[in-house]
Amino acid sequence: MAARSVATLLKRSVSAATSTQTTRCMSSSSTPKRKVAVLGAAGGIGQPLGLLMKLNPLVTDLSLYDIAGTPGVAADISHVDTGARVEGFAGEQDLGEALKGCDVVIIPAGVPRKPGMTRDDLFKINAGIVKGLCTAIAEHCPGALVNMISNPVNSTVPIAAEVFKQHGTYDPRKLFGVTTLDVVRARTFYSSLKGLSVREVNVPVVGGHAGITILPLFSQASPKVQLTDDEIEALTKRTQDGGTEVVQAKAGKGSATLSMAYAGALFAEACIKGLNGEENIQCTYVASNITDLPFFSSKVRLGKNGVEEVLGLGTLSDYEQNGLDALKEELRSSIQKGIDFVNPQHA
Ligand SMILES: NC(=O)c1ccc[n+]([C@@H]2O[C@H](COP(=O)([O-])OP(=O)(O)OC[C@H]3O[C@@H](n4cnc5c(N)ncnc54)[C@H](O)[C@@H]3O)[C@@H](O)[C@H]2O)c1
Ligand SMILES: O=C(O)C[C@H](O)C(=O)O
Repeated sequence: MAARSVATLLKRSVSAATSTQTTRCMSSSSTPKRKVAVLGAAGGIGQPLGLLMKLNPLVTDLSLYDIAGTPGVAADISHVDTGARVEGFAGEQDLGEALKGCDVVIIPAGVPRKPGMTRDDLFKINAGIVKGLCTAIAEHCPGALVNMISNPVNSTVPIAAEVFKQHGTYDPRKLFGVTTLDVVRARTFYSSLKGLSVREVNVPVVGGHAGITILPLFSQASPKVQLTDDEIEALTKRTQDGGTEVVQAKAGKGSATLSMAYAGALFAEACIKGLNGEENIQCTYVASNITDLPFFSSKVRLGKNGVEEVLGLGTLSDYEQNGLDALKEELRSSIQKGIDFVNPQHA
């Protein structure tokens, strides 16, 4: 899953940063043109994510959009000597221009948590932000792959789907909730507990992206190492509470930004690789029928059309099956909350 991409991203980023010539050659001859937009580009996630996208030689055009602050961020990132052409857009009147021709749109726009808040507490503000941005995507780049980072992801993805349905542009293969940070955390915690090389480690994480809806499947981790029940419990809990761990450590100054930018860059790269014909498998929150929930995160095969196949859950341990049973009610209600937000007449 993510293991090889991690090493590849870092290696490629370094070589891209030190060899403009090589990057330009790759962009113009061997790789297709790929335009990526970051919406919320001046924020805590948006800035490092914009930088990582600028370092990625698969990106030929980078569009940085925020309601404020983007000119400075765009000017700054544009001086990095890699191939991607950078444009900054600030203010709602520029949004259409920012989105035109995009292959991938990454959305980290919205408010982050403070200590004591749940992700669902962000719904009030972020639901409206996501609805507005997705309306613009439907109008200006309806064929783009949308990578939703804004929380609560369990609800913002259904919001996006409903907006696209209203505009007649909904293609479930092209809408993704980004849950890569959960996988990154599970890999980190598992490898460090067991003294494994993190580059060799993979752990699928399924369900959703909030509290108990985050369900890491350590029974399917590779390489397989014996875990006691207590270790499984501790690893699961730490993965589920990883976001809260960062929120508390930042003590009122927001939530995960740097690790999220890294995870977001990995997932965007996986999407672009898929579009370019390099199929790969990632865990992500998508329209799904592998459970009785309409959206669910699981392993997904990415390809030229976005989602090529939603893969099944495989064999679960009793502990994981209990976790799956326990998460469904919360996830179902978060999904419905998103649907009702766009269709209040049906609520
Ligand atoms: N999916 C995940 O795993 C994950 C991980 C970390 C954070 N998040 C979420 O990502 C979001 C952003 O977090 P952050 O730390 O970057 O917050 P931030 O406050 O630092 O940045 C958010 C940015 O969004 C911009 N913004 C607000 N409304 C906008 C609009 N209508 N159009 C464009 N831009 C707009 C703001 O101006 C700001 O620059 C939060 O909702 C957070 O909970 C998700
Ligand atoms: O925890 C948060 O509020 C941000 C994000 O969803 C995370 O998992 O770090």
